[in-house]
Order: sequence, then C-alpha cells, then structure tokens
Amino acid sequence: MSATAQTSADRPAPPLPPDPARLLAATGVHKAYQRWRWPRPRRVPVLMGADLSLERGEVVGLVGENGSGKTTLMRILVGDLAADAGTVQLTGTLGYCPQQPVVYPRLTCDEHFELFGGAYRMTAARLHEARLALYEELGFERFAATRADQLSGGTLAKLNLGLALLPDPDILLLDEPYAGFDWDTYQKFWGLVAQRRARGRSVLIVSHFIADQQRFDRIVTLREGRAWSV
Ligand SMILES: Nc1ncnc2c1ncn2[C@@H]1O[C@H](COP(=O)(O)OP(=O)(O)OP(=O)(O)O)[C@@H](O)[C@H]1O
Repeated sequence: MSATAQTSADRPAPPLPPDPARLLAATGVHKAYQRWRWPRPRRVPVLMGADLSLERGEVVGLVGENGSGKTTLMRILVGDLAADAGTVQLTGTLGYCPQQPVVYPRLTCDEHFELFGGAYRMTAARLHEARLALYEELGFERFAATRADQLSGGTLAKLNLGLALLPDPDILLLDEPYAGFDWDTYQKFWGLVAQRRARGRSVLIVSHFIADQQRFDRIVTLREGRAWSV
C-alpha cells in the first residue's frame, strides 16, 4: 500500500519517479476558478497542490466535504479539465463514470453500449459478452431496449457505470457511483469492484462519505485544496 503524499511546501511537488506498480500519479495539482467576488471577478483556488496516486489492484476512496474539489480533481485526472499547475501520469486504459450521467436521451441502453463499444474499438463478440455480463451483474437487462430518457434515476446510474466498466479498463475513476443505488445494487456494485481488484484493476471512488471503510485499501480526504491520507 502506498501512502498518498502531502505537499508541505506551497510549490508543486515534482512528478513521482516511474514505478511499474503505479497506474496513476497526480502531483502538485493546482486549480482555481474565476468567480465574481465584489467588486470584480477573482480567481478562487480549489486545489492547492493536491497529490494522489493509485497502485495496481488498489481501491481508494476520495472523500471531502461538499465543494472541497473532488469532482474538479477527478475531471483533471481524466483530462476533461486543465489544471493550472501540476502533473498527471497515467499508465494503461481509463474508465470514467462522471457524477452526472452523460448519455443520449433518445438512445436505448443497448444502443449506448453499441456506441461506446465502437468508440473503445471492442470486437462485436467482446462487446456482446461484456454487455450481457454488465446487464446481469447490475440487474438491468430488462431495460436493454428502453431509451435513456425513460429510465429511472437508479437505472440511469447503472447505465452510466456500465459504460465506464464496458472495456474493463486498468483504472476506473468513479464519481459518486452508488448515490442512486438501492441496497441490492450497492452490494452488486461492490462485487464488481472486488472482481476487478482481484484482476489487478485499480479503482478510485469519489464519495461524500465512506460507509464501509473496510472495502477500501486507502481513504484520502481532500481538505484545504490538498489530499490527506486518513
Ligand atoms: N466551472 C466552475 N466555475 C466556477 N466554480 C466552480 C466550477 N466548478 C466547480 N466550481 C467550484 O469549485 C468548488 C469545488 O467544486 P467540486 O464540484 O469540485 O467539489 P466537490 O467536492 O466535488 O463537491 P460535491 O461534494 O458537492 O460534489 C466549489 O466551490 C464549486 O462551486
């Protein structure tokens, strides 16, 4: 288990040296947003030197109070948002489950899997197998032909998660993945995570709070713009 580094100085930490066991390393990440603060717009810092690493086969929880910057850090890790400073090193393939599902309202679940499978360059046979397994594992096969705009919030969350899991990526970054799940689905979710961890996949889970601490290898808290090991 590796410790999550804390930057003690105000300048960003240098990138971590290469390590074959490490799949993700973010060092010295800074991000500020422009906001209106009377009497003029100002840059308000959210991340001030956050460091985060993820080893092969590790399940890490990223917690922090509302507005602490969890989603901001996640978006920087996946390349959806540019950091003001700092580095992000990734090894392997990445799956991202955003907090707000990014789906096409008029497409069915099946059509989403087809579309994403094509984007991931999966073969038809592999896509078929992975899609059926995800329907079964998350329990939503009966909605295969239902359009996204007709799904319940929980089923939409299953589709959102399923699309991230589809290509079986080395690193899974999940932003509040189980917020809309019922108890049964929550248990299934942890079964999926355990299977992937056993195969050396790494999972980073963002959550407001951690209910089952024993399910994680490590918990990291975002506070005052930095990541602290708990
Ligand atoms: N595009 C943006 N422009 C301006 N401010 C933003 C933007 N996105 C986020 N923020 C602000 O940055 C801070 C961190 O937001 P972020 O969504 O990263 O926090 P979070 O820890 O994920 O919050 P939550 O637990 O509520 O989901 C918040 O104060 C938020 O208002």
